[in-house]
Amino acid sequence: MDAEILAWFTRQGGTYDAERFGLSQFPGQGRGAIALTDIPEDHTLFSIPRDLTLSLRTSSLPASFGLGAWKSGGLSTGWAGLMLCMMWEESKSSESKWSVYFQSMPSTFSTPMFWNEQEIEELEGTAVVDKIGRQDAEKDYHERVLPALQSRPDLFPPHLLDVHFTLERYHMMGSRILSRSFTVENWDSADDDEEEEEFNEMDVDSSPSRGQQDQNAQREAKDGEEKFHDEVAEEDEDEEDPSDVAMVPMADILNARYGSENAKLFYEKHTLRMVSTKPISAGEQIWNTYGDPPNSDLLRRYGHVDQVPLPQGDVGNPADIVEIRADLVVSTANSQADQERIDWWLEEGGDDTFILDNDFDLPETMISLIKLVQLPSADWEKAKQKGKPPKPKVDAGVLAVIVDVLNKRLAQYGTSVQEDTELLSTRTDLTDNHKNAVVVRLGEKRILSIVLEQQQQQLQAMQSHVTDVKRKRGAESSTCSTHTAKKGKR
Ligand SMILES: C[S@@+](CC[C@H](N)C(=O)[O-])C[C@H]1O[C@@H](n2cnc3c(N)ncnc32)[C@H](O)[C@@H]1O
Repeated sequence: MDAEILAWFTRQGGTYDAERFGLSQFPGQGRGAIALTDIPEDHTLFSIPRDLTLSLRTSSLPASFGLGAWKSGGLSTGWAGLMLCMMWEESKSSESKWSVYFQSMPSTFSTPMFWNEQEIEELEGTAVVDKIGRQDAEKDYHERVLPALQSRPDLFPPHLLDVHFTLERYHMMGSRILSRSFTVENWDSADDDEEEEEFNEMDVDSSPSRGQQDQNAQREAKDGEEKFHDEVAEEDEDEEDPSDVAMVPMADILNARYGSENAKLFYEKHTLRMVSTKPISAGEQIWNTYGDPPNSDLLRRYGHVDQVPLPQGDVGNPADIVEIRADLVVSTANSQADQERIDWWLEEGGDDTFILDNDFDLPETMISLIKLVQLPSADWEKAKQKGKPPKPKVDAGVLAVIVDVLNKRLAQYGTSVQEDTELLSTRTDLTDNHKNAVVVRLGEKRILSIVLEQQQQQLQAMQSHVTDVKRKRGAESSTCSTHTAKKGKR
């Protein structure tokens, strides 16, 4: 397949440095890219014509379907439209210019979307469980895709429906987008003077940066076709423009690992260019970046986890995080917390989830919320009037709540740190899915345990300081009363 995909890529106008850039299989990672000889920094590995990317802008389906019907059928928001385009392009076999590309892509995935119930139970307590999104995808398929398929037998011949347009294939396309797509914005004519612009990493799941959003807002359609596609995707500046989500052949062959990036995609007016960002030695893997997400996100989107040496010893993903829901914090801080304060907190833009990461610092907003739900009524009225939540000042009372929250959060996992560490070191028979689930939950629990230990120590120090002060005061007052007594005696 490697030779076929490279030959197809060249036929379609792509170019690559055949002397230096090659494809290879990497154990546990599938296909990837390899340096055939030493590659200097800033060297172009390959170039992809923009029209070889596959998106709502380049597939002819939206135009054939008609703008009005595309929009009224709900295909202009989210990924449903692109997933339908991909199923349609693949159904056209060799009539689609991407047919060889489709053949080269995986059709099975190790993401939790395809795990059985027992496997998903292994993820209990992690940030993955609530984000798998299978039900939402199936709702989209039934409400948006099926009606479209049924409305246009000329585009979707009935005898092909059970082959290329099934729910199963819809999930497959969704997983291909999740693990392989890039955000490819239209070329802005204002950028014409610039030689090149760095292209954001492969990461369609996160919102575009503020700068990108501003660019989107300023962007004007340049010709009729682009205008059509800009209209096809419903404009909402806060949301990713579905027309920007693109499959990028060749660029999506690069694997990624935390902190290993040595190549990056740059975009230009007519092409996207993969360029080395460091010297790469012959035989080394050529790595892109997926934005160094935590293992929970890596597993959910890409189906693998990163394990590199951690500063505190052992291996794991330095980008791991733990999510703590605000409702756990509120119920721990004050089980009688009044709803008005919580509504106010959320209306003022307060977080509904707090994040702990490998800095092990407590989020100040979490401290502020604890104080808010414990404020005496008069102070709450003042805070409301000022429109300011309480200052995130830690005292022994707050620390005791935090310790309680962390203990409760740890108890949400089905296993302990010790049990997971033992599982990974002693059980050689774990399936890949089971092992990945253990790595994700262990990474989260390690952060929680470290933060818990730090907070417990701080609480103890504060409590013993208070005891010391009290003892000192007690000693002083007893000296004082002896003195007084003595005085009185006189
Ligand atoms: C963009 S594709 C890269 C090409 C892919 N390896 C292939 O065979 O087509 C992303 C997928 O590659 C695999 N992958 C990438 N980096 C990996 C890594 N560090 N460890 C394990 N698998 C990895 C995962 O399956 C991921 O979903």
